[in-house]
Amino acid sequence: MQLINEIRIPKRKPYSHKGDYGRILLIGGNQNMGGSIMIAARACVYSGGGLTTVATHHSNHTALHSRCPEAMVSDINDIKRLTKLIENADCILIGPGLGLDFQGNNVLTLLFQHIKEEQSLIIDGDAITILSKLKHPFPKCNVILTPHQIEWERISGISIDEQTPELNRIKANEFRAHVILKQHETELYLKSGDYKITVGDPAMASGGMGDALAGIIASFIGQFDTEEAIKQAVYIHSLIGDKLARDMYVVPPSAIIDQLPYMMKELEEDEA
Ligand SMILES: NC(=O)C1=CN([C@@H]2O[C@H](COP(=O)(O)OP(=O)(O)OC[C@H]3O[C@@H](n4cnc5c(N)ncnc54)[C@H](O)[C@@H]3O)[C@@H](O)[C@H]2O)[C@@H](O)CC1
Ligand SMILES: Nc1ncnc2c1ncn2[C@@H]1O[C@H](COP(=O)(O)OP(=O)(O)O)[C@@H](O)[C@H]1O
Ligand SMILES: [Mg+2]
Repeated sequence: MQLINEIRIPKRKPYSHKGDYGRILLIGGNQNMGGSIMIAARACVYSGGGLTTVATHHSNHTALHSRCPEAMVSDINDIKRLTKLIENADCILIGPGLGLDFQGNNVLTLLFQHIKEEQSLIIDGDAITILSKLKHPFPKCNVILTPHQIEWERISGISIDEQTPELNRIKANEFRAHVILKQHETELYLKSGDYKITVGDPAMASGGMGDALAGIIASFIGQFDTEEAIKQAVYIHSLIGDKLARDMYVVPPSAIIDQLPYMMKELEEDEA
């Protein structure tokens, strides 16, 4: 397992525009868990995503506009519009607060029918749990799975105490996906190899922390090369968590999100 113990963020080129930094679609947030997709949306915007659109239950639209006016909103049940959004996105995140009911299943199936080979798809939260039951084969695109250990147990069939690097690697290859196995010292099973981080603090163990990470990964994939993007996102998310945990007993996901632009500036490379 290679350690990731530093990352750099590329300096932006002067003659660039928001389209250069990714058209990102976030799908999730049923009527009970709208907060999760709002956390992902703020994380996406505050980590530099170019254009962020959120497909979520209509009951979340007003709250999302007030919490994250930078994100555009669509009704998760407006199939026609959602299909268009799926076709036009560079990177799609599905899962945070999606719910496990027919709505979640229908949206996941629609997404799998329309996503194209050149697009990137991050599968998180309830979308992982639904897939564990549906046993749908993954679409032929750039798939990134972001399970915590229980979600990984569900979809891989490997119980938590058996989740060794060897067995995890076999499963990641079988899925032909990048796998981010979230825990204390998160592990990354990428196409180029196996990595882990040694930053991160138990003060991060609170609901919404993974939703925030999913939003950062989506925005970074919209901006940078996939494997670098994943390493940078996982590392910066926990680096900020570590830093804030020096003064905070618990680090709310929103506190991490607010620090993203500053930490990215601190880690910015010199040359443009
Ligand atoms: N504000 C919101 O709307 C939130 C919505 N959430 C959504 O809730 C849905 C279910 O996700 P959950 O992860 O809560 O529930 P899961 O049904 O996946 O189960 C996770 C539960 O298992 C327990 N557990 C035991 N060992 C664990 C380990 N090693 N790692 C993680 N959990 C472990 C925890 O108590 C946790 O509540 C997801 O779609 C998620 O995005 C959560 O992110 C929490 C915040
Ligand atoms: N003890 C810990 N030390 C460091 N990071 C942790 C710890 N516990 C949880 N985390 C981090 O918090 C996040 C939890 O993800 P997840 O369970 O999906 O959260 P949620 O679904 O509630 O948003 C992961 O990024 C994980 O690495
Ligand atoms: Mg989660």
